Amino acid sequence: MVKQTIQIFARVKPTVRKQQQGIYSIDEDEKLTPSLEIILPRDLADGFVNNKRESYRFKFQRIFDQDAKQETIFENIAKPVAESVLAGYNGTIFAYGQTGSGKTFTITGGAERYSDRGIIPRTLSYIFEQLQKDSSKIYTTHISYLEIYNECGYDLLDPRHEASSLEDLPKVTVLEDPDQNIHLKNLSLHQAATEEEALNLLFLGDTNRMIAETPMNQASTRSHCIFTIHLSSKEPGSATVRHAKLHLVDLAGSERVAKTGVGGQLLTEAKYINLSLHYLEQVIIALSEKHRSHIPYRNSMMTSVLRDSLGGNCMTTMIATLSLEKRNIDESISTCRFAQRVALIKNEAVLNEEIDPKLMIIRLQKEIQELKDELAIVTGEQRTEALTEAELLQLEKLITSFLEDQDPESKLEVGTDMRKIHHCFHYLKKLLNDKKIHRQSTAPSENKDQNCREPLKEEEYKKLRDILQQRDNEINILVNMLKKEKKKAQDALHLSSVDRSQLSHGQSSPFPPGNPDGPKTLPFSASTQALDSSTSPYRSSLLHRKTGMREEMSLGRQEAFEIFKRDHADSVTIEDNKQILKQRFAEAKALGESINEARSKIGRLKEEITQRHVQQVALGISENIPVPSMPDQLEEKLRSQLEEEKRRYKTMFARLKALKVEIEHLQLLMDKAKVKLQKEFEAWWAKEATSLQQVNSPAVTPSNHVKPFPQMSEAQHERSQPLSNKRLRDPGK
Ligand SMILES: Nc1ncnc2c1ncn2[C@@H]1O[C@H](COP(=O)(O)OP(=O)(O)OP(=O)(O)O)[C@@H](O)[C@H]1O
Repeated sequence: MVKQTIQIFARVKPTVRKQQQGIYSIDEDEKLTPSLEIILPRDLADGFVNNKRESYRFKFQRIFDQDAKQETIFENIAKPVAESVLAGYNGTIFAYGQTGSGKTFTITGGAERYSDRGIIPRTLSYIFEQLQKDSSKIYTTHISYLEIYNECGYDLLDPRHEASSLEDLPKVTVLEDPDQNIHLKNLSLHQAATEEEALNLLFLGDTNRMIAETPMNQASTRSHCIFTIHLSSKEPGSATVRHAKLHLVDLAGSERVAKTGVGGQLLTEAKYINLSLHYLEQVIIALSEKHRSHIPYRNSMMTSVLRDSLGGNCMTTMIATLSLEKRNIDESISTCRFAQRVALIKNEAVLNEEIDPKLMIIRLQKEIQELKDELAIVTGEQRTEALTEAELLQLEKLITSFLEDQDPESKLEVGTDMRKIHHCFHYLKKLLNDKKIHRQSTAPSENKDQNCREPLKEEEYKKLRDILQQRDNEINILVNMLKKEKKKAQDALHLSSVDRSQLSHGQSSPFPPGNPDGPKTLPFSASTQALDSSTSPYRSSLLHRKTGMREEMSLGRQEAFEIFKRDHADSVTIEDNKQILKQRFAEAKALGESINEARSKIGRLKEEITQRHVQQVALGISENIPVPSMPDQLEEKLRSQLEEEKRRYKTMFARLKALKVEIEHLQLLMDKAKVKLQKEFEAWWAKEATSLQQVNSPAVTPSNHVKPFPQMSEAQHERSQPLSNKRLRDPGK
């Protein structure tokens, strides 16, 4: 609760300086309360000319002289009240003064300049600015605008009326409930979510106020206008709502009837104006007297409406508007006196909190439910009746908002009722399944696979890791095996290179350079070269093309291939053929050498025969004897040797030809065997690789898994018999 007297401020309207000279002075000593001194000119005191100078001093919270800007007025008078309203207290600012003293200018403002905006638009702007800044509460703002004329209330915000006279507007009446709360019937409340909306309402009300002019005087307002901002605030989730009202009141002119100089209808109006203000004064006098129990609020509509603002639950501020000219001295003094009485009124502002009945019902229902649930747990009794449609719907709403809540710590609170807990789980399961089905039907196949694999990932990963470990072991074992075998293979390689070098020697010697009878060509040179695949690029590439073997096989794979070859069922046949080939090569080599010798011998014999014949001819010429028609014995002998040598040569040559065919055939068989071997090796390698890649293959231990090569077959045993017992065979068959 905030106890406070009504704050009073004075504002002097700017007028021609000359008219105000010597009439008033403002004392604004910072230590003392500011005071306004109104000096009564000698010629006017009590309406009589006298020589006694009289002055009246009035204290105010603050006095704003003629040059005070609208902004200064707002900052010092309206802003603190607006802050109280934002905090949840009621507030009222009312302007009191004679006609033309600047009440409307102060409360609403002038229309000429933007800077002339008065308290209402500036307060609206400030309040909405503050509401935007504060996100801790939910605020609701409503506006009402009431005009009271001749004790009748009119709703200035009725949008259906284009009022031509005040009577066209809906009439507002005051109702009082048994708790003495005032209700204004027919006064519309308009929600304003933004400053702009609120300003539009102000504009609408002012337009209606302007159009529905009172008949007495177009230039002055003879009615009271109350612009009210209704502000409600609530913390999210709370059932407690705060209500605060801010009345911004532009009272009618306070001049006395006697001075208006009007009669008839206008006199009636003037009386009413004064009567209304008279009742206001009565209320204020009553409130300022300590022991008065009855306050005559009900005497006028205006005091009824402003009941809270005057001595009640409100922080109230009065602005006394003064037009300090000589002719207005009396009215100014009257206004100041009124203000002094108002300053005595104590108000007690309290926070207007109430529990929203709807929210309260919901809260109580929840509490009852929780208590029922707790009771069920304590007694061990669970409710068995089916949940109602409404309960199911509410649960599903709860689940939806829980799932949508971005806060990771949000809770799904359904109480302890097992029926509800079960329903929540079922509903969540259904949502999950629906989502899965939706994903499967919409996701691309690749993603689908990924999604399927997703839940298995962990388990799968572990399996793969185990298999990888096993494969590592296998590879290690294989590498060791290969290392051991490598030596053997190198030995074999060395042996075969020796054979090759022997063969390459045979290139030049075993085969004759040509038929001694024919042109001196080397008929088998190309073929003999072709016998050594290692030196023949053609054969090598041919072989690679046939086998599909890549020129550059990795070392490990080469080693594996060597072992594969060695343990293959056909390896004996290949080895046998290799040995036969070696023999044939050796035979061909020896034969070649013999053929070479025979060829040389034939050449020598031919030479000797020729020489012998030449000698015989030369001897006959020198001895003048005729050349013998028959060769002599030596020549005969030489010729016989030559023929023999030729026969031997032919035989050897024929054998060499046969050997060549045999060797070519052998090599063909070996090529075929190698192709077959290579293919089988590739197939085996691929199979091994596949088995390594198979993630779901059963765990394989090195001991039962490492059977890399086929076992030796019976045929292999048969073929591994000594070479002499064997015939050449085609391993490809
Ligand atoms: N402080 C001020 N600065 C400039 N102009 C002012 C000021 N106060 C009042 N006026 C001007 O004086 C004229 C009368 O002022 P206003 O209408 O506000 O008086 P009022 O007290 O509301 O009169 P009524 O009781 O007839 O409504 C207006 O034209 C207004 O613009």
